[in-house]
Amino acid sequence: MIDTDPALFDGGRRLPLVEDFYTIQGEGFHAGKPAYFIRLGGCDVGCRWCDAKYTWNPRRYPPVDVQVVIDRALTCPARAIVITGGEPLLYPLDILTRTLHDRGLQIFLETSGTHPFSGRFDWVCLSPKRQQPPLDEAFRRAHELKVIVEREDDLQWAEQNAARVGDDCLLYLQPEWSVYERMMPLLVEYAKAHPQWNISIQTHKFMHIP
Ligand SMILES: C[S@@+](CC[C@H](N)C(=O)[O-])C[C@H]1O[C@@H](n2cnc3c(N)ncnc32)[C@H](O)[C@@H]1O
Ligand SMILES: Nc1nc2[nH]cc(C(=O)O)c2c(=O)[nH]1
Ligand code: SF4
Ligand SMILES: [Mg+2]
Repeated sequence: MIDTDPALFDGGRRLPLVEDFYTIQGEGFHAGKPAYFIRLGGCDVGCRWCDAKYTWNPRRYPPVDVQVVIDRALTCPARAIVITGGEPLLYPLDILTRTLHDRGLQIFLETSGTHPFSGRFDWVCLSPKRQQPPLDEAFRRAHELKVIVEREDDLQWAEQNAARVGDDCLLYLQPEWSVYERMMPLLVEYAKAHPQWNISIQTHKFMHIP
């Protein structure tokens, strides 16, 4: 269990920041868009292939004043902010997201959907995980469903999740990075046969950017 003691985060006035950086959104619908990333520490979902394992232990990332993070983001020319982690919904995100939104920025969320929502988002990317499936609320809130495919039977898992999102939610299959070469032909054939699905690849890894 992750310690999300409200006193520690003072209603979102402090957050366990791992890193913040300006890059290009590599994945999903907004791929290719310059965006300022805010990555929060702490996740208990435990994906074997997680490419952000260094974020899992929130004790490594003592809470920082949210205003410091906001001020840094506002010095950047980006028009979009991606809030990711770790699992960002572990924390109260109202102050962070509303302040940045009120300054005219688009706020995007990357989440496993395993915790209740807080905050105000212009775009929600839900990436469901078998071992800890999303809450109902996350399916309702998702603009984009991005299922990571590591093996062929993840396609069935993808369909189970697609059956739970709203009609307007975009559907993406994203190959797990270490099996990219092996999974890609299968994903391409699947999307061609089931054109409600789109392909997302982690383009930032090919661009060698964060
Ligand atoms: C590191 S997670 C952080 C946000 C949240 N915990 C989640 O899983 O959505 C960001 C995105 O990277 C994806 N991801 C993580 N490791 C990956 C890998 N090895 N290959 C492909 N996608 C990966 C996740 O599924 C998620 O969509
Ligand atoms: N460039 C870039 N795009 C991303 N899209 C989602 C990411 C994430 O880790 O949440 C990510 C990331 O880590 N880097
Ligand atoms: S839910 Fe996200 S951050 Fe957590 S282990 Fe899985 S991919 Fe990593
Ligand atoms: Mg990433």
